[in-house]
Amino acid sequence: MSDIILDVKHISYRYGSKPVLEDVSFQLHKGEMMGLVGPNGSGKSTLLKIILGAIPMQEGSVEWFGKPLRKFDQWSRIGYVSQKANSFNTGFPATVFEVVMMGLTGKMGLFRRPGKREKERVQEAIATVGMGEFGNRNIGRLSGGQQQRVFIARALVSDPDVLILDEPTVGVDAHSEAQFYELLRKLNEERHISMILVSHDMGAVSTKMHSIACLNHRLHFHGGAEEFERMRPEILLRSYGHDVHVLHHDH
Ligand SMILES: Nc1ncnc2c1ncn2[C@@H]1O[C@H](COP(=O)(O)OP(=O)(O)OP(=O)(O)O)[C@@H](O)[C@H]1O
Repeated sequence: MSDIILDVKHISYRYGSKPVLEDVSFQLHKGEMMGLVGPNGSGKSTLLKIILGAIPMQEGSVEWFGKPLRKFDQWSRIGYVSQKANSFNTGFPATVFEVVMMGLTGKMGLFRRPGKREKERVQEAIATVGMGEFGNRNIGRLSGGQQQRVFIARALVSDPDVLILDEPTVGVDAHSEAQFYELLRKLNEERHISMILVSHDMGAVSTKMHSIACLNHRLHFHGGAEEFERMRPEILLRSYGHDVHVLHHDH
């Protein structure tokens, strides 16, 4: 059996007459943690929307687990975590348990009441992200980093093979960010969950992810994280047009 989870081929996309993606191709393999980096407006969100089927494809093809997108229906195999840190205010009327339970509604149907097994799965997902004591806490009363872990739990509850994380550490403090990457590493090592993580933070992704895709309308680099780190000045020059982000540390 092939170990290709996601196969993206020759995707081009334009909003009206404005080209946003040009001939983007890459594959995600089982167990791979891929960082998707690129400047503002480079097309990262558009690419995610296409591969998640949220906007119709114009050119190219996407296959999930060997199935073309239009025939693919096993969406519970894919967990999506959007950029939501600090998005709930203190008055938001849902507990951690209820928010994580929402991750099962796709599987259960909206109106069925959760049974014992489903409740156990929710508890287990909450425990996996280290939030076991907070099940009854109002989500709005948690820190940004804690909320982010709850969103991971919501994505994990349907037992996905792959997680797609859109700028997950925006607005969380350095300590929570370190804990967050540690959680991703654990999920990858212990459950073999593959990941695509969209981030502006090249330093973090190049040390935490296995591979890097560098997008600026086109894919300017896709390869191993070590190679990315070695070639970073050259890749940035190629993809950003100038190397403003390059810092040299001699120590
Ligand atoms: N619905 C839309 N209609 C028209 N143009 C759009 C639409 N959505 C995005 N764009 C434009 O397409 C380009 C790519 O946007 P996209 O959100 O995919 O980039 P991004 O890399 O995710 O950016 P950021 O890092 O700022 O979130 C931008 O110039 C954006 O203004």
